[in-house]
Amino acid sequence: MYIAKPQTDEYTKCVLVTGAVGFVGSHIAETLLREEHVKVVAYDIFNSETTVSEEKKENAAILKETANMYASYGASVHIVHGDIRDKEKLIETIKKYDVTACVHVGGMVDDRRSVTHPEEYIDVNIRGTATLLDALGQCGVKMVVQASTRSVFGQRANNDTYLTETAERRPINPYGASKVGADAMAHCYSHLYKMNVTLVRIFATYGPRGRPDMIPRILIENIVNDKPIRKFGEGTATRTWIYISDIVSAFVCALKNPCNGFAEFNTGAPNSTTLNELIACAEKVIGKKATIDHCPVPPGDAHTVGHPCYDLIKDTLGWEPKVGVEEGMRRTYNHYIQHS
Ligand SMILES: O=C(O)[C@H]1O[C@H](OP(=O)(O)OP(=O)(O)OC[C@H]2O[C@@H](n3ccc(=O)[nH]c3=O)[C@H](O)[C@@H]2O)[C@H](O)[C@@H](O)[C@H]1O
Repeated sequence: MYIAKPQTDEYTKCVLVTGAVGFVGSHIAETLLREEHVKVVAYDIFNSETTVSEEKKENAAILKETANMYASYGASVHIVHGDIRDKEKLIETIKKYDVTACVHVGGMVDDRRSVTHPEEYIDVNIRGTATLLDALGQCGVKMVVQASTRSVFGQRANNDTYLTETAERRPINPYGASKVGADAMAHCYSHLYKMNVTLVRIFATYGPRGRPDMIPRILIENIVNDKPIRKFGEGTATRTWIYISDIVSAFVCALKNPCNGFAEFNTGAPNSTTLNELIACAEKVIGKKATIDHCPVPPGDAHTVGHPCYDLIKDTLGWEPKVGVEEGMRRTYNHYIQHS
């Protein structure tokens, strides 16, 4: 059961962020520097298959600039090139910087790609997570917030289903299955080392610096540049898109409110959006029609995914999403225009 301890900065003196130059990780690290003024150790492998390595370098530069801007308040960043499967490097890093907490968002992503590369997902997401948590535990770190995903639930026949934290896990691709394993490791190591480990489960997030394989970014870049959109299926697949700043606030809130032992929270938007609705939304925000290339649905792609029930995080930490899809797509488009 979740019992929040009082808000504390005891654990947030030095936060190790895994995947810190990826999409979600870079936003969390940037917010920790800008708003919490802490020391961030940005740990990342830098050469993931599912993002552009140039963009990772740019994200690292953003973290350095932000740390410089808030240095007088105590913010600092140390960029470390490292793999979460490398226990020696992890232990060396944790000791060197005197890490007090970890936000673990690093790992392999992309549901569809995982179907053709299952071994990478199992190795990084399950073995890597176990290696990281074991290293943290051995070094006496007591506070971890770890990313989970709606992909652990797979899909549901009825889109009206509300998925609570205890909903049945029915992954439909190796990515989702590997994250069920990573979630289980979180519980296991919270028990073994008496660490406070909170899972924050993300239901499809998007925003500036978003991943190139995900549809919100594809829509914006391809419509602007007159490139066709590969639309999988009829466009009736649903997602509850949640804007990145809402996800970041869930992670920061969980970090500042340590659980006693293990906790997990579903986070997400209240309304689901079909692929056709998201395409229409992008067209409205950009003011231009998309060119559609109709494609079959790839294996492992979820259709109706239900809704997250986020009552638990709302009731215990007071977290709620604030940014609707149209506003979020507008902000993402504006950022793209300003930076391209
Ligand atoms: O929440 C997560 O944990 C996961 O979110 C994301 O998965 P999904 O929710 O499936 O988002 P996304 O890929 O944008 O596809 C959305 C819709 O667009 C359709 N889609 C997608 C791409 C494309 O080129 N064409 C297309 O029609 C597609 O058919 C689908 O209907 C991450 O990929 C995953 O790594 C993980 O982070």
